[in-house]
Amino acid sequence: MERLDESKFEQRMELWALRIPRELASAVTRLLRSGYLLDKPRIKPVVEDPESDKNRLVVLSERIQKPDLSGMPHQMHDSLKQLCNVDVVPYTLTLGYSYWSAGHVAHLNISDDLLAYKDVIAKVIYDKNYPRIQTVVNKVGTITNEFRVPKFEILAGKNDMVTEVKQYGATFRLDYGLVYWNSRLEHEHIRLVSLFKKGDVICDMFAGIGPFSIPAAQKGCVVYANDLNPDSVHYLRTNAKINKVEDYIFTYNMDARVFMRSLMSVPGSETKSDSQVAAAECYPKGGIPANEYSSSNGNHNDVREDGQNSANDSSMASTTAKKRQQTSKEGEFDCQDGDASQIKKRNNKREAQNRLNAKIAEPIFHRVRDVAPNKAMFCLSFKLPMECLKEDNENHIQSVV
Ligand SMILES: C[S@@+](CC[C@H](N)C(=O)[O-])C[C@H]1O[C@@H](n2cnc3c(N)ncnc32)[C@H](O)[C@@H]1O
Repeated sequence: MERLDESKFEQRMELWALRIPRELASAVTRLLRSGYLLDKPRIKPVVEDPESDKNRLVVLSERIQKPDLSGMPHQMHDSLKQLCNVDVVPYTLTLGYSYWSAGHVAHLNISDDLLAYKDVIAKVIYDKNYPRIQTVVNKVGTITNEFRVPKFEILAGKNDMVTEVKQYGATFRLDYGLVYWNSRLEHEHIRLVSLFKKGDVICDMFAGIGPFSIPAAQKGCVVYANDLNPDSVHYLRTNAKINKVEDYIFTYNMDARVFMRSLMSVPGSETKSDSQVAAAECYPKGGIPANEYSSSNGNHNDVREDGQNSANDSSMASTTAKKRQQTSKEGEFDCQDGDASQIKKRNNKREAQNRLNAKIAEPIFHRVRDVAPNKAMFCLSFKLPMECLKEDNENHIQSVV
């Protein structure tokens, strides 16, 4: 029988910590509490200093990326300097096998040879981890829907998949059975958000429940966040409220192509402080395509390509699914070895160039993670070339986004 390699679940986080006299620990944590202190379930942000028991290490949140604390508001930095001598040291946090779960839900992918024991496995996990784990689910089949939501069977505990998780100092509420969520993308969420600066305008076409958009808004970016899944958009809005960043996020429930076309047709559109502002108010007259609708739940900024008011409409889903089959699947590509990976990179860059009908300069290719033994997830970053914004290229842009 194959043995479980627990090290495969490990995730190392390279963080920064403040080395402070131990008697100042409460004052410093109070000061940093508004999002700059490490905030992870079951992980203490104040730890012993291996070098001296007179000191403590106060671990900072992932949003502090540099030892000069440049990601921290000036006022907070000044108050810190008044409290103590600011000594910033690197701190590695390893989250191991036992750490991973989404809130109270333990998500299993039981392989075929163990399916006969699934109820026993689930019961042991449930009994040993209750009350932290209250629902044990198993993924059934492969994901075929475009919302990227797996089907689950509940093996133990209550039939409740609504839960809360923490990432990047933000809280995310979600229904595991209705929306896409992958705790193991945390590193990628953090990596990308760390590249954003306050005041940047971020356009998140496939936002899900907001793991990029919410932290970006917390950083002071203005975010246009869209997803085709109405349940994801519901939780995106809920999470904007929970994290008090509604004023920085405009949410949309559209096909990404329509979303991009709408945004790009209104280059000077002004941001409003209310993310629930009607689309008609957000866009100057004539700027929004004729497909705008006002949904029954009052979320007027939901716009659909076909003018219907349900994003679950099957005709819409199948059209998009067909289009998507022509391109890569959510950035996941089969990859056998290093050479194959290089070829895939080149091919995918070429594919993006063909579809944009413009040359991509300075692409950055980055391997996000291995999704399965022969499947890796990549991220290709590039600046949108000016040529692709020209009118005769409009059709190409539509098919890329
Ligand atoms: C792999 S998930 C990523 C979500 C999020 N960025 C995250 O990291 O959790 C892809 C998301 O794209 C959405 N999606 C799929 N097709 C779409 C389309 N045509 N337009 C807009 N969103 C779409 C899905 O509903 C899903 O939430």
